[in-house]
Amino acid sequence: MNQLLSLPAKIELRHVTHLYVTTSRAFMAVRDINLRVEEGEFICLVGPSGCGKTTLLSLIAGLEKPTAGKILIEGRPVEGTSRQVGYMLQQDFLFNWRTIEENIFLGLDIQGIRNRETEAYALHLLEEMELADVRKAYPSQLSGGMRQRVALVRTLACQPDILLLDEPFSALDYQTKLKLEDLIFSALRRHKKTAVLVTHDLSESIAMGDRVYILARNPGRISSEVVVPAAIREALPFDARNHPGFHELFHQVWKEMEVVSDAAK
Ligand SMILES: Nc1ncnc2c1ncn2[C@@H]1O[C@H](COP(=O)(O)OP(=O)(O)OP(=O)(O)O)[C@@H](O)[C@H]1O
Repeated sequence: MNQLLSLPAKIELRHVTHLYVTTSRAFMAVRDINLRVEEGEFICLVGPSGCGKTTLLSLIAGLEKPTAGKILIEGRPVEGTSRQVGYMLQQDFLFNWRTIEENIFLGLDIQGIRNRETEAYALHLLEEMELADVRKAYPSQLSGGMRQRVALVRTLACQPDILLLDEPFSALDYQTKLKLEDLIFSALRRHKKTAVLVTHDLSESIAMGDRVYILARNPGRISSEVVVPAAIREALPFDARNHPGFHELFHQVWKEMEVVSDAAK
């Protein structure tokens, strides 16, 4: 038997269904989702608006409890939030009255892990993200791309194994977004993180992911999976876009998206 299959996955969703219940209605956001993400893998979720991408991240993060099914991290059921899972959003949520360094240390304070060692690690990450020069600056003095890098450092400083990324580049201009994709991709590989990225940008999903899941909606479900070939997967996202096989893959994902978008009309 394949040794990998006998080990618990880093993240596993088994027959996960989730309903949002309000006083007036119960809405099925996702139905019967099965997903396995191995340690160190980078997977992407794409699909039309409302297909349940963010819901899946909230469930993995332990912010929501699934109505049915199981979510396991390293074989253990998710019961609420944990430091093992970091969550990064489109908005950076930096406090404007605190310096960059203080914003990052605040993350350590909240997790109750601030000490000389974790502070030194956070400062090392700031250097890696080319932010050492601005550690005493305030968020308002930084560009959008720099602020997102700070948000990533704040998340990584708490040393999660798993990173959940919800459209972290979507508010940035195109050039900044491409640069940041490379920087974040390299950092996650270097630190051997497992990542799940939600994006509306199909080319980003192929350039960054090992696998791309296309979701359909009403209810949210996995429609198809596209495995990115090693040659594209191993290249930096910017270079991956120039790979000869990239466009074919893009068309494949595009067509799958058309199928799920048409079905939702
Ligand atoms: N807290 C909530 N209460 C009720 N319904 C919700 C709640 N959160 C999400 N939904 C509904 O669940 C469905 C899935 O939402 P979700 O945000 O997960 O989709 P998404 O694929 O991330 O969408 P988008 O691409 O627009 O961000 C949507 O129809 C949404 O309106």
